[in-house]
Order: sequence, then structure tokens, then C-alpha cells
Amino acid sequence: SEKWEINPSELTFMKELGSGQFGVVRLGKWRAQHKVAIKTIREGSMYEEDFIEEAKVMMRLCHPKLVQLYGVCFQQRPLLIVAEFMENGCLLNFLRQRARGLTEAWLLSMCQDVCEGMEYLEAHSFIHRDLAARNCLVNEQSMVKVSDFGMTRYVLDNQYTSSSGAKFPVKWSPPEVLHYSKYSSKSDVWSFGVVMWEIYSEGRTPFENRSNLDVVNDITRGIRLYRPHRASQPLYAIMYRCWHERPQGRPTFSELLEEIRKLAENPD
Ligand SMILES: COc1cc2c(cc1NS(C)(=O)=O)=CC1=C(NCc3c(C)cccc3C)N=NC=21
Repeated sequence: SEKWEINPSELTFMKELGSGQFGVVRLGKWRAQHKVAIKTIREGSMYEEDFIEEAKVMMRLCHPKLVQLYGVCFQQRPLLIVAEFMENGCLLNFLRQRARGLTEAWLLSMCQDVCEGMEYLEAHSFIHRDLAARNCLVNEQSMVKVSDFGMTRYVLDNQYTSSSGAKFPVKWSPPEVLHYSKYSSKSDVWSFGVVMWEIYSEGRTPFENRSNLDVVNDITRGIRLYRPHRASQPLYAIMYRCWHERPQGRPTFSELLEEIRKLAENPD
């Protein structure tokens, strides 16, 4: 069998962790001792053959701030995807549950973690396409890692994939994606600015009381998210630059990481 194939008989399933657009995620054990997360792909939710092909590429994306893909069980259905287990679950729930307990330094370190993972994807010309706090995970050491990179390409439900679909991430998308589906690392940078806003808003929903259609109009007219209460002016300036209307006007993840590291060294 290929390196990226996992033998399902070497997996034991444990408690259910949650569910997403592809189906249920469970905690499991691989070869009886390694804790893993196992995603069981619901029939008819994914372009499975295309994903199995792409899994080889995704397996080679290894970085401490990316949730590591371990392998796929594809000799039977349902398809199983096995990846790194993240004890503290998704970042969005983490922010909402921990809210007040998170210090400024902690909020900044979470932005830095996501930025490091995204800088690696940028360097490997890999576009995430759905970066959001709901698609970041937190491990036992409270380190944040980017997950589900590139997975939207395999979603069958066109409510997610069409920019007019009810489930499309309009509030995390730049104008060129909303109007022309033009994805790039610079569209990921726009989404990263919204993740920074989610982190400093302790898990609030961006444009909370606006419909997706309103947000498309607001964004196109130059309206942007307000400064979150816990964000300093210099920090807000960083996220604001991610929302430049033109992709080439936005910083790269490398430039963002440099600015975040400078703020981390001299906070005030
Ligand atoms: C502890 O709680 C959790 C832990 C995890 C979790 C959800 C929760 N709970 S919740 C819903 O946030 O409340 C999802 C994963 C996960 N996904 C890895 C993975 C990716 C990224 C891509 C393809 C396949 C797989 C398996 N690894 N660890 C957890």
C-alpha cells in the first residue's frame, strides 16, 4: 500500500468530537497507542476520487502550525481521513469559552501561530480558500494550527461552493473572490485579517447583524470591520491592511509575520 494509505483495521474509534460539512469527526487510536482524529466522510458530500489524489500533496505539507494529515482509508466506503488530534478543539469555540481569560499576549500569539502556518502554505503556493477561526484548531499546549486547507475544492454541496450559496463564507472573502472567484494567497490574506478580528473580538461573528448580500455591497463600497475593543491601533492597522480592495495592495504572510513579531517584542 502507498505511504498515505492507512489500514482501517489499525484504527479504533472512540468518542465523537463534532461534525462538519463532510460528516463526523471522532477521536481514535492508530495502532492502539497513537491518538488521532478520524473524519468519516458522509456519502455524497465529497468529490472523493479527486480528494484521494490530492491527499498525496496535502500529506507533504508539514509544519508545526498546520494540522498534520496522517492518511486516508480509501479501499472501502465511507472514506476515512486521519489527522492530528487537537485536544482543545476549534479556535472559534475556544475563543468563545475562554474570552475574558485570554491576555493580549495570548491573543497576539494565536494570530502569530495562524500567520506562521499560512506563511508556509504561501511559500508552497498552496491556497487555503476557507481560512476562518472555525477552521483553526487548538492543541493541548494551546497552540493554534490551521486546518482543512484546500478542502473546499472537494465539497459537493454548492451552497458552500457557489458565492451566492447560503453557506459560502462571504464574511471572510475579498471582492475578487465574491465577484470573480479569483482565489490566491492574497485572498487568504484577506481572510487572515478577518481571523485576526475574530481573535480580538473573542469569537464574535464578523458583520454580526448583516446578511451576506449586505456584506457584499458594504465591502464593494469600501466598508470594513470596526476595530475590536481589545485591539490596539497598531494591531488594527495590520488587520486593516489585509482588507485592501486590490490583492496587490495587501501584504504577504511573510510581511505580516514580521509586523506581528515586532508587536510581540514591544507590546505597547
Ligand atoms: C477536542 O475537540 C475537538 C477536536 C477536534 C475536532 C473537533 C473538536 N471538537 S469541537 C467540534 O471543536 O467542539 C476536529 C479535529 C481534528 N480534525 C483533523 C482533521 C482535519 C483537520 C482534516 C481532515 C480530517 C481530520 C480528522 N483534529 N482534532 C480535532
